[in-house]
Amino acid sequence: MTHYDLAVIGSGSGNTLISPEWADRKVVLVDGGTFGGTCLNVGCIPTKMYVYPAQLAAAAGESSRLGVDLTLDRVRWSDIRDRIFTRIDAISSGGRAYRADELENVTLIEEYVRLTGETSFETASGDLVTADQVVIAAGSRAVLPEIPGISLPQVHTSDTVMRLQDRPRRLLIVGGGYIAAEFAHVFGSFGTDVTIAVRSGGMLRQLDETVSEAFTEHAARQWDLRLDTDVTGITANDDGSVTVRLSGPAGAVDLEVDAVLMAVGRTPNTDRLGASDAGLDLHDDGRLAVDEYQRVLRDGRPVEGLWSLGDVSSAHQLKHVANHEAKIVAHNLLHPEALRASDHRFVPSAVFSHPQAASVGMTEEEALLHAEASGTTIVTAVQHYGSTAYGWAMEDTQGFAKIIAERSTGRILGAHILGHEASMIIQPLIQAMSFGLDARSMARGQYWIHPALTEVVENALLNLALD
Ligand SMILES: Cc1cc2nc3c(=O)[nH]c(=O)nc-3n(C[C@H](O)[C@H](O)[C@H](O)COP(=O)(O)OP(=O)(O)OC[C@H]3O[C@@H](n4cnc5c(N)ncnc54)[C@H](O)[C@@H]3O)c2cc1C
Ligand SMILES: NC(=O)c1ccc[n+]([C@@H]2O[C@H](COP(=O)([O-])OP(=O)(O)OC[C@H]3O[C@@H](n4cnc5c(N)ncnc54)[C@H](O)[C@@H]3O)[C@@H](O)[C@H]2O)c1
Repeated sequence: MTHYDLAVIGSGSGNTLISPEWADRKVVLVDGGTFGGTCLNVGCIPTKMYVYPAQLAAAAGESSRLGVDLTLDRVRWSDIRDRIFTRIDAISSGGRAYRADELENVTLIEEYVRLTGETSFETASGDLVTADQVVIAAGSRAVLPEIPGISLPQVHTSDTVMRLQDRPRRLLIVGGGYIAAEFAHVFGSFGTDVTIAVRSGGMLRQLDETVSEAFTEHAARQWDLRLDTDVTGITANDDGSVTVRLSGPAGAVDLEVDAVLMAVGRTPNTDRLGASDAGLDLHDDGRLAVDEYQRVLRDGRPVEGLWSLGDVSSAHQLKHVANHEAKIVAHNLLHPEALRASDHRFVPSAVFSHPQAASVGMTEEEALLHAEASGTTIVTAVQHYGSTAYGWAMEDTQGFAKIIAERSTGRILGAHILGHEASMIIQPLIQAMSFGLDARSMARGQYWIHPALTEVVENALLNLALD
């Protein structure tokens, strides 16, 4: 048995906790997977490194209506893949070497572990570790539904699809969320025939309904979108392809593809950690229950010396949320007398698809419930990119910004943008909501650069029918 001052389980966002303040204490960092976790190795970073070249490839199909005839000669999949992972793998191995070899006070255990108590765990090879303080930052993993054929090598998750030897000619994506939308854009723009099977009646259904409906329409124009459709089985064919049995509005249909990407959500890694056996409180979706200081709960009360952050305990499976929670835990570990609370009031997110979707705050549906509960009235404005000068320049026909505010105070409750660079255009609204700037002050109290695309936000704010 070895005892440490601090043990961190998970080298994703957990890795950032080992700051110089711990230099004179014994620390252990544990990770059974690839050093650096999801975002770096198989998540945000490589996906966006694919999305950018996908945007370039897509431009060829879109520019002729502006009078610029581009042709796409070729997409060199293996060159793109190798460029991305040469860069990423070096960052992962450099980070690993720093923790494993360069810091005398830090031990790196490269094994999966299971909790044996509140602040103790056992490694896969049987070593027992105890610590004064333990941080669980064990993330989440892709869900694989129990379907016949799910273990075939042609069936992928986001963990493996980016490293394929060759770009598939035909790809079925199962799911209608973030990962489905982003990979449909990547593979579709590169020339793959993309089919998407969505169990429900639309894509990105967790977003505001106006955005979800518009995105679903754009998706149906770009890809072979099958709504209200389940996958019931996958069988291998002699030529290396697979036949997928789909069950949808037209009954059972067989689809032949070269690869399948399962994108049906991610589950927190609490089961593999044995969190329930250790008596820790879990939400219905399997994530650890924590209080506002990121302390793990047992029977509703914080466990002394046990903390958690990121996907394993967060309602938001987003890297910027994991990073925020890591900063809170980093402070609280060192300042038990002055704990800081995490702030989940205005968590934004963006889907880097085609078009992009970005969102912060309440959907219209949530705002209506809020209005009913608080006795207030809400107002909504939808401003199309095509109504601004920059939108004319782009000949844009799809983009819009939707803003929801409280009528009497102008308090911005939610903002939802679909279209070119939505992930950037939304940032001033995130800032306004975070710092309590009301819609009227935000619209009138500053210059808006003309004719930048941000005028779509300015005009949406001005069009809110406030008191
Ligand atoms: C394809 C994809 C694209 C994404 N794109 C974005 C994006 O654009 N923007 C965004 O904000 N978010 C994005 N995300 C989500 C983001 O990647 C995650 O929210 C974030 O990485 C979670 O960080 P974490 O530190 O909680 O967990 P992780 O980074 O997953 O780290 C957890 C680590 O714990 C290790 N581990 C797990 N169990 C054990 C155990 N029992 N013992 C030892 N080690 C263990 C794992 O091996 C892993 O390395 C994306 C996710 C995916 C899959
Ligand atoms: N840009 C980003 O920030 C980004 C990008 C990718 C992933 N992520 C994070 O990763 C998480 C996981 O992404 P995701 O796309 O896998 O999940 P998701 O929750 O966004 O979407 C899952 C989809 O699968 C469907 N589904 C669920 N179970 C199913 C089943 N058994 N059969 C068929 N369909 C089923 C759901 O209805 C939904 O359409 C996201 O929630 C997000 O937090 C973020």
